[in-house]
Amino acid sequence: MNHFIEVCLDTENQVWLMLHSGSRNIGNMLAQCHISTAKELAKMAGNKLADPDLAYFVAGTPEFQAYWRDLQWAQDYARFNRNVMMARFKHIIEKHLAGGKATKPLLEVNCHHNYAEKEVHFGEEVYVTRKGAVRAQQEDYGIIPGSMGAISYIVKGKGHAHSFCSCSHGAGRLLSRNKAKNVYTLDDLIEQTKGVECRKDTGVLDEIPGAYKPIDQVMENQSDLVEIVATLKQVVCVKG
Ligand SMILES: Nc1nc2c(ncn2[C@@H]2O[C@H](COP(=O)(O)O)[C@@H](O)[C@H]2O)c(=O)[nH]1
Ligand SMILES: [Mn+2]
Repeated sequence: MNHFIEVCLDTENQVWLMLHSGSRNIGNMLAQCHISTAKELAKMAGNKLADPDLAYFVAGTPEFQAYWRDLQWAQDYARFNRNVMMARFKHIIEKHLAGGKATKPLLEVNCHHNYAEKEVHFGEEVYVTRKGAVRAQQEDYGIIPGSMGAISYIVKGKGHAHSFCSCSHGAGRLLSRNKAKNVYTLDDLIEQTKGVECRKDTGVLDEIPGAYKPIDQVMENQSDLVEIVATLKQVVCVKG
């Protein structure tokens, strides 16, 4: 899991506080419990699945309802966590950069990623799972981070029907964690994070910017899904 907080500047030198975090594994643990139940159910029903990992629940059954309830709980927990972390982060920034005075954000964006939601698409109520994606309905604000050395974007959704009103939740990996550690050196990490106050040791070599796809290309490829509202560059990045 990759969690981070950043102090960023936009192209007008306005300060943005960004954080990326989810349910901190509890959502995953709950999912594993429900996946085991789905596998057992498939076995008991004698369902021949192409792969055991394709085990599923049928909407409306008690098992589905229990899964859905836990999923919603994990999402609420993740949002609450982000709110708490952001409040503390803001307080620290106010203390050190604003002479202790409370500041008022011009824009607040808090979006889920890796989650599921019940929505209407093409006239039908459906369950949409966004894995590595965020919602980009018209007027939805979203955050698309690049890497610990690249630009990140604040976006507004265009409500593109054929993407089920979604966009990417980041640049995405170009290299696996292991590959990145084999390909790059500590000197590369220092070079690629020049100007960013962040960890510069082999413990974060798998997070080197070169391990991620070029964010500008990713944004160009999804220009029909979102419009760019702000372009951010981090000055501080703390990995959790
Ligand atoms: N601004 C930063 N962006 C980062 C950092 N580490 C990763 N990323 C980008 O975020 C997405 C989402 O991360 P994930 O771990 O949930 O997949 C990822 O695809 C990268 O593009 C960072 O330290 N700062
Ligand atoms: Mn994530």
